Amino acid sequence: MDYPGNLFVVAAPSGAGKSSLVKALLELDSRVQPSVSHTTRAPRGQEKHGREYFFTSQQEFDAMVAADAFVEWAHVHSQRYGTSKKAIEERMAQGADVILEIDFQGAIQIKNIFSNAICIFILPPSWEELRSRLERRGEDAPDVIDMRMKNAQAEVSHADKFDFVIINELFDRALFDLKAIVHSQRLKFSAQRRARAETFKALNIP
Ligand SMILES: Nc1ncnc2c1ncn2[C@@H]1O[C@H](COP(=O)(O)OP(=O)(O)OP(=O)(O)O)[C@@H](O)[C@H]1O
Ligand SMILES: Nc1nc2c(ncn2[C@@H]2O[C@H](COP(=O)(O)O)[C@@H](O)[C@H]2O)c(=O)[nH]1
Repeated sequence: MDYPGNLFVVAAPSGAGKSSLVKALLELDSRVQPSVSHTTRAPRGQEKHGREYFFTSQQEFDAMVAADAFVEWAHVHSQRYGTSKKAIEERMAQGADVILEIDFQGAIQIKNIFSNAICIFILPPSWEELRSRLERRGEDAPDVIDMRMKNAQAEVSHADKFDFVIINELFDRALFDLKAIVHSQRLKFSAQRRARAETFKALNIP
């Protein structure tokens, strides 16, 4: 599938800081739009339906799977999460750059469908810091934090499948790296699209 907009995928173990980095990027770069996923998990803290997620019952999620409404979905931390086709395709067709914050399983599915997707993995500087970020965030019960820490071990083993890896130790440094990746890849793909359009025209390819 080829759209005029770009697709960026950010994955990371829970607590590594991907939501914080993506939120900061969105404030700096109005050409990037977030995709809102569906999840079967309950809202936490101040989360709002339609803003952080579409909070969906198991039955609604099943119905969306049956209707082939997801571009990708996966079981993550004992819940289901998915990116709907609606969340990304219309916006990319209009030329927007769309950013997905999803887990590594979803990122691999996206790369198989959109080979031009730019996949970025965020790593924490250490396991101790990852746990302390989850604890300081204060949104998850201790057993949920333990499960997320355990799952993180398997998740980081997939970092080498990604186009870019960012270490989120100092937040501003990691944000600088994320911005640089988005800008450089956008320039690369727009130059490629221009060259292709010019060549198609020169060769009279419809
Ligand atoms: N570089 C950093 N240094 C210190 N704290 C950070 C840094 N980056 C993010 N944090 C903090 O770590 C916590 C986890 O960050 P965040 O919620 O962005 O993680 P996440 O990867 O999106 O997690 P999840 O997948 O569970 O949503 C937050 O409290 C955030 O403020
Ligand atoms: N495969 C997908 N993974 C997703 C999607 N939306 C979020 N996620 C990932 O789930 C975990 C947990 O998120 P949390 O908000 O409960 O902390 C995290 O790794 C997210 O990136 C999705 O649409 N598809």
